[in-house]
Amino acid sequence: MSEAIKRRADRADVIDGEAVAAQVRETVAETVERLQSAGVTPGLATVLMSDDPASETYVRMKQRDCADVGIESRHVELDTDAPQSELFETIEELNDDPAIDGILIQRPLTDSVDEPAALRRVDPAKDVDGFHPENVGRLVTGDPRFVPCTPLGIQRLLVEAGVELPGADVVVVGRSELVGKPLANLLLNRGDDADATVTVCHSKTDDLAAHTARADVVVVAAGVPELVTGEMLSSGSTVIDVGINAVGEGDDRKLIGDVDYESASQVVDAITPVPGGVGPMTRAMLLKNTVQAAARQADVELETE
Ligand SMILES: Nc1nc(=O)c2c([nH]1)NC[C@@H]1CN(c3ccc(C(=O)N[C@@H](CCC(=O)O)C(=O)O)cc3)C=[N+]21
Repeated sequence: MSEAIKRRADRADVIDGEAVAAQVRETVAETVERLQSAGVTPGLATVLMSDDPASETYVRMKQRDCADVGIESRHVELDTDAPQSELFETIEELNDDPAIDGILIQRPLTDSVDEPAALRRVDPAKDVDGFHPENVGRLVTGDPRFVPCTPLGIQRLLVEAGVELPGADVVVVGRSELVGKPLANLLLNRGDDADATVTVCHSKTDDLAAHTARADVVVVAAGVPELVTGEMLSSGSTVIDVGINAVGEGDDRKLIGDVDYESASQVVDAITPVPGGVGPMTRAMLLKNTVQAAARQADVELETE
């Protein structure tokens, strides 16, 4: 089993997302070297149009990740009171720029712009977030190109944790376009790391606990702090916590997940921590999608793992 799984007596194993993300970054860095010897330097553009301090932090982390693996990054920051047309023009310029292989429009965008319209303007060949309807459609029809980074990261964590996905009962809690829906499609598709039986639960689901308690895998991406507790889970299951909820102020400020970690880890087989679980994997998969975008646009063949 992977060394990213920390075994503990009488409690759930901890799936170390930082460790798996480091493995992904290493592979990406090797791919970047291969691309560079073919004369290609992958480039990622990040676009921020928001005053949200968390978004600024995430974008900075993504730039640092790029630097770590040899991807060039360019950052465009727009005033929140700039007209929508300025955002659209920025996207067009990045679409046309041969030095840019991937474009990430940091969400959420400021309220005054039409976010779906902006995401539709990103060239699907540079859509490393996998949010463009063409890429969403490809995933749903079983012919994926760019798959959203968080679902990709979750799939990789499940594989590392030794979960046998074909035939597994997977319960996804949350139906967002970013996580719940694309993850359900990814794990439902045919394939060795998929072929699961997927149930998607949400805020209107009757008796959530009845679903989570019978699952082999529970993925919680509901945006509700500590929604899922140990008494809603069963032994033998694997829990992936996608929540990142900031609670407390000042020195007491900390991140908690959508799962009550304490009670859950007394019941289940394996669990991801928050922080240090899904978050680092989301960022790692962005790098992976970016080198794939670069290779495809330069027509370089990659033997992918
Ligand atoms: N176009 C777009 N693509 C995204 O992928 C996207 C986005 N917009 N908007 C916001 C969400 C959120 N997101 C995170 C990624 C990594 C961490 C992460 O690395 N978190 C660390 C902790 C970070 C901390 O300390 O705050 C962890 O969980 O260990 C968190 C959040 C990407 N998102």
